[in-house]
Amino acid sequence: MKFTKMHGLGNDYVYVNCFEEKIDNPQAVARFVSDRHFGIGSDGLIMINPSKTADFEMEMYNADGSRGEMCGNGIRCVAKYVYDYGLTDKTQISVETLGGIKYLDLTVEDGKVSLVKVDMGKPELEADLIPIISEREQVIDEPIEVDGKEYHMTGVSMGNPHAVIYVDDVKGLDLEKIGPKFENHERFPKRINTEFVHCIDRQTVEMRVWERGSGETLACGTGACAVAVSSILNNLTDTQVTVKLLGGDLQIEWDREKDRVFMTGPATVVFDGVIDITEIKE
Ligand SMILES: N[C@H](CCC[C@H](N)C(=O)O)C(=O)O
Repeated sequence: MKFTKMHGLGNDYVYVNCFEEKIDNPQAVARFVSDRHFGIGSDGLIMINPSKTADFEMEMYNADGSRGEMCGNGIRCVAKYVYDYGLTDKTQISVETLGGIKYLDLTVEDGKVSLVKVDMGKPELEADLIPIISEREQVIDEPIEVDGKEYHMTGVSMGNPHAVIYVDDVKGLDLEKIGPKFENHERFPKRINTEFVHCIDRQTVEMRVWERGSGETLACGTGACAVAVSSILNNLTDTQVTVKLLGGDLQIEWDREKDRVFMTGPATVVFDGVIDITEIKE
């Protein structure tokens, strides 16, 4: 199977052009290619498929083989792939995802995509739709206990579920310890992506993320959007936010009038390769 290794700010996936390749067991293939010792090494697998309702379809799997509804860093890389590898010559494209159809603007320099602006759509705040089990309709600054410690979370869905937690010291967090406790907490029926955030000023935040199905990643596009929406809702930032992640910065804007979130950031090709997946069982 031919693949292309790409990343968005270090959030790396194995991309497969399924106009040419066929994957019958994507969950097992995702687990295999994601293994950083016995496979290629990635945060998951992203398949680029034909679509009946958009220019392309993005089908995304986490490193544990679970399917994610949406992937912000991933969809920017899909845009770069389809333009740089000649599947389209358009600089405005649409991509079907389980989180709805997304619309992207591609910036091209010397014939290659260097930056992508994504209309990430409407953030969902209703607890039932994120989903988060709560007594309230929306989860804003709501207590949650993990490991005997009380945190305050704000729930946002960007097609996939997020819990945003504000802390004073992001760098010092033992994410390996508390990340899985949030991910698998009983209040999250579909598990959750958890972002830990420190606000630097009204235009800038720094964050780390423990992703559902992949663990800590260097960046999370949907997570950065959830953080910006949460920070605006909690009156901690203005509506345009620079989100500083371990892998770099994303520019996020929540247009409150349109109620749509816009994410702008880079996409990078690392290498092309071929791997035998015929022996993968499951
Ligand atoms: N890294 C992705 C998010 C993956 C989300 C996935 N972990 C899930 O929702 O299961 C991003 O850039 O938005």
